[in-house]
Amino acid sequence: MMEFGTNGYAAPAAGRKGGAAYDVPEGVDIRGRYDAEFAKILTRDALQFVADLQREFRNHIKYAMESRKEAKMRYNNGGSPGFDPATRYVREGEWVCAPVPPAVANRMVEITGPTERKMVINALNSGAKADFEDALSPSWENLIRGHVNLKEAVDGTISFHDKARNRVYKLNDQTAKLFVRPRGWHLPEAHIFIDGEPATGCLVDFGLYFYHNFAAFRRNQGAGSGPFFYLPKMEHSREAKIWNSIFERAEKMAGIENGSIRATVLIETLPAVFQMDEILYELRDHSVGLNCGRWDYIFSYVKTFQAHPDRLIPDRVLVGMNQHFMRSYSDLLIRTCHRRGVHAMGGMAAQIPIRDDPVANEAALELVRKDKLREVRAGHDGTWAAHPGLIPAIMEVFTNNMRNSPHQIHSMKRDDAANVTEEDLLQKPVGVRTMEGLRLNTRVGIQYLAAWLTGTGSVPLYHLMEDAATAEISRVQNWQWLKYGVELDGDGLGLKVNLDLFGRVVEEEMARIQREVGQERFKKGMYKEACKIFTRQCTAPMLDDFLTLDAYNRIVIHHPKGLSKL
Ligand SMILES: CC(=O)SCCNC(=O)CCNC(=O)[C@H](O)C(C)(C)COP(=O)(O)OP(=O)(O)OC[C@H]1O[C@@H](n2cnc3c(N)ncnc32)[C@H](O)[C@@H]1OP(=O)(O)O
Ligand SMILES: O=CC(=O)O
Ligand SMILES: [Mg+2]
Repeated sequence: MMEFGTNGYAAPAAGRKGGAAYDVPEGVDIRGRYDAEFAKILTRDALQFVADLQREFRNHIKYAMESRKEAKMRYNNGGSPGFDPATRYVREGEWVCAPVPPAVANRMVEITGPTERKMVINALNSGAKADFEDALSPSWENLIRGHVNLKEAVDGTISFHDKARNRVYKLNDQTAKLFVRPRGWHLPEAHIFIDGEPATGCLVDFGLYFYHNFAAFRRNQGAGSGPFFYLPKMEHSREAKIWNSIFERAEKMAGIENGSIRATVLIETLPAVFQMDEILYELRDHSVGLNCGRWDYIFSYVKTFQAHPDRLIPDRVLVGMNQHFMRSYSDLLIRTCHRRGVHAMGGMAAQIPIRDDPVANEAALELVRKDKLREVRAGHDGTWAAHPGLIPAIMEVFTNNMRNSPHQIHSMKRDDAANVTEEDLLQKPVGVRTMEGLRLNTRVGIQYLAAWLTGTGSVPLYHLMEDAATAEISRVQNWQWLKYGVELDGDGLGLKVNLDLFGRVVEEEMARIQREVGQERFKKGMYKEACKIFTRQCTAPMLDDFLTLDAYNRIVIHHPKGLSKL
């Protein structure tokens, strides 16, 4: 494993010493392990397409990332995000997005999952979306194997033999429509260098998937349209404009008509909630809606207000859809989408089935049903499930409440939500803070990171789905509580969070993790490494932008090993 900082990537190698190598176009250097299977994805032409995207859009992306930094400085100097007066004409104008393609008119339940082989098959057999983002630890092996899996999935040939259970997995005759979620703009792909710089992660994800699958997708999956995407973590409509230009560029390369590619944007940062019309407007020929990425949204609330001690949040478990700022966000999202003629998708319920305890399982299912009932009654057109075991219950709630219609775009206009104000969207969440909240954040954050470092990006912990977004909440909440020395006012102990207390909590929670996972797994796992990264981030004087940026450096492996010394 080679370690380097985000600004300290080693210079690209001029060549490879012996062994097989990828056939790369001018200016492209592959530093990930060679594999004959991977070479079918990393073809010269596909890499040329990725390099073309990188060259055409890198300056736009750099500008957008600089603009994020400027906005962060404004918020850190006491400012807050809000509606932009300069784009009032977009918000007030009467325009609609291109009509929703019939292939994705009905999206009542979508399952999300990493691009791991068996899960891709299981997901496609039950309602699917494939994730290169927060459900996946973006190691070279996971990413490129994910592309191999998706290509076979779109071709319809994917299979998997589980030898231990002697079970063969294949696609059903009828499968779900596949949406692919590339990584966010901020993440590099450090195994592919273009013109001496690591490639932008999402351009690699999008470019390789699009190049290899657009034709088969339109034949097998999209009924003549597509491919379909989810776009994560945007903060401003200028970022949506870049995606729109990328889509146009890809359509031109493929010789398919403008508006073939369709994407749903996750509204999951606080600044983006003030840009929903503007984002849809930029993508109006390529949009199929917005989605409430509520876990990242909570993370973003803390991050945006990191310098505002008057906006500290309560225990993570208390920040749900009953909080005024969360309800306002969901209501405004529905109103905006329906006014513009596209889907308003609900969020992920974190509960998963509890196999060994029927009572607890029923209680978890009931929480999911309640959440989904709230969503469908509010006007959402569909929602996310984290696990196939939840789909029947969610489907039942949606079908029973959608009046035999595939969506509610025309029937639930939610004009009442036109009155949602900046104040509604920013209102501080209410509730108490407890020692158990601090402990749980720590226990979950460390275990999630340990899994991520060993190649797994979504895990079941304490009967909940945890992925990068939920782990981020744990991290930034600990950071916020430490930074401002908050009082834990919810358990009668009256303790103040400080370095001493946090140090003790980390020690005790590590001991608990060790007991829970067992000595052997603890030794083999990367718990100590995870603890180091998590603790550093929680106690850093300045909040790191992303947990996974720091951790990414630990999973980059360049080949041949020792290349960095060349
Ligand atoms: C905030 C956000 O970004 S949300 C979106 C990102 N997060 C996700 O996508 C999480 C997706 N979910 C998962 O990864 C998993 O469900 C977990 C990690 C939460 C739970 O995993 P496990 O405990 O291993 O699940 P469990 O053992 O109950 O799985 C039972 C079966 O369902 C399958 N399965 C579980 N979740 C999924 C899924 N999301 N997609 C496809 N198949 C799945 C398993 O492969 C397994 O199949 P098998 O019976 O053929 O072996
Ligand atoms: O991506 C989904 C979220 O909730 O975050
Ligand atoms: Mg998210």
